[in-house]
Amino acid sequence: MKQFEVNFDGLVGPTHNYAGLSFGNVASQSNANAISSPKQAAKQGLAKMKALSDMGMVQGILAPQERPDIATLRRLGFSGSDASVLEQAAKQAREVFLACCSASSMWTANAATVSPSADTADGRVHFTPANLTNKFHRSLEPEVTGRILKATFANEKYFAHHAHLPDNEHFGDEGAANHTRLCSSYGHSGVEMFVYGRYAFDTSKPAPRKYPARQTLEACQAIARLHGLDEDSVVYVQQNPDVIDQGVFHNDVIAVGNQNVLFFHEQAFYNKEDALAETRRKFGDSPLHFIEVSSDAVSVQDAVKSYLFNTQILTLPDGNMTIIAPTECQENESVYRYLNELVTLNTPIKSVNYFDVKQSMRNGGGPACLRLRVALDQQELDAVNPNTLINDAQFDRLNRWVDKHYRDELNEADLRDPQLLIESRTALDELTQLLKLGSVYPFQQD
Ligand SMILES: NCCC[C@H](NC(=O)CCC(=O)O)C(=O)O
Repeated sequence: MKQFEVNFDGLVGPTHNYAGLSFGNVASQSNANAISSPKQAAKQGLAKMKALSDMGMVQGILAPQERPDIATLRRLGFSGSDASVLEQAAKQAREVFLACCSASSMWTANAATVSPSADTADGRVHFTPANLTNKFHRSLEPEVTGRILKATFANEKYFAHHAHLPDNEHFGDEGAANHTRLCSSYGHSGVEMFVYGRYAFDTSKPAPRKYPARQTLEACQAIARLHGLDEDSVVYVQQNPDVIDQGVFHNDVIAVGNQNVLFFHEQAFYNKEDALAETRRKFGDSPLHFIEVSSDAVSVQDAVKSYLFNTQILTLPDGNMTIIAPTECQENESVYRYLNELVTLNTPIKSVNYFDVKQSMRNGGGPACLRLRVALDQQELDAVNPNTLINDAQFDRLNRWVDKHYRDELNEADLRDPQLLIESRTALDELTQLLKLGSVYPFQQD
């Protein structure tokens, strides 16, 4: 049976803005209060999706969330009309208000962890939404993310949906941004690599000192249990605490894998030799390529600036791999030099394609952050809600939808505008019809 790896990209929501909400994420912090363009952001994302679909990839889309999040603001004690909830929150609790306006669900690498059917005990594709407990604005996402995933992957025969892990830092979980699956082909059982930043219950273990480690080992273990993974096919690897302190807030800022390729920076992992040896042993006899980038070739700082590792590695229909990189990688001298050399080496990666996703990059989200990978066989693909898959017609409809509803510019004052809330809800209501998702948003359930 044919096998696919489908990328489900997050559609950027109408309130995309720069609020400096992510301590430890250098781009988010340094662009706080910059003026954003939701329209441009959504279009940059759609253009990447269309380009991948034109390369012969199956490309999906995940709907954004309802923001401003009035339901959360009410839960926190703001009351009256929706407009008055917004106004009071903006006046009395600016940080809370900004967190409730974030379009951060666009980074669907953090939507969930996904285990393909070839790896799971019951032969279904398993999804666990990430609880994202480390950042308040992101912790608002998992419930609606779960609903959107259920509406996208609706058939219980093929898809199993779990609740997100307990909402507590002990089980801090950031989803696929800290999870890579290595395999010889998408349909064969693979090795699932879980990367954690710290231990929840043992404070004697190494941990970063400056910036938070968002993911715990205990969260990774819980996901592996929920998904029914075989321990012989799972590796738990600790992220190097020193690189977290240099701005590597997720593993996908310093490592990325696809099929039998793991592409990573020399300093990515703590106890690297053991981790790689265990991965090789569990992977078995077929060829496995470790492409390790030395600090001499590319510094951690340049990796963080350019997002060299927040790239997508795709297997094209002709069997060759290509890298989908942000244009920041072209603009960084050492990274550009490295990528030009990489395609001449004897690895499966033969080309690089650059994309302008600057609106997302300014908040610390590169091409890899913008997508959730779901490996599917033909029957499973046929069971996916077809309206969430990109083809020329759906691409045109979504572009027109963005043109109709999105603003060209947003600043903090605009977020207080009750009209933006109305625009956002009107847009999302129409989107749920375009994608045939049903009523997934709180405002649709009142
Ligand atoms: N995988 C990429 C995630 C980027 C995301 N940025 C943000 O939420 C920034 C939002 C702001 O600062 O407005 C984060 O840090 O989780």
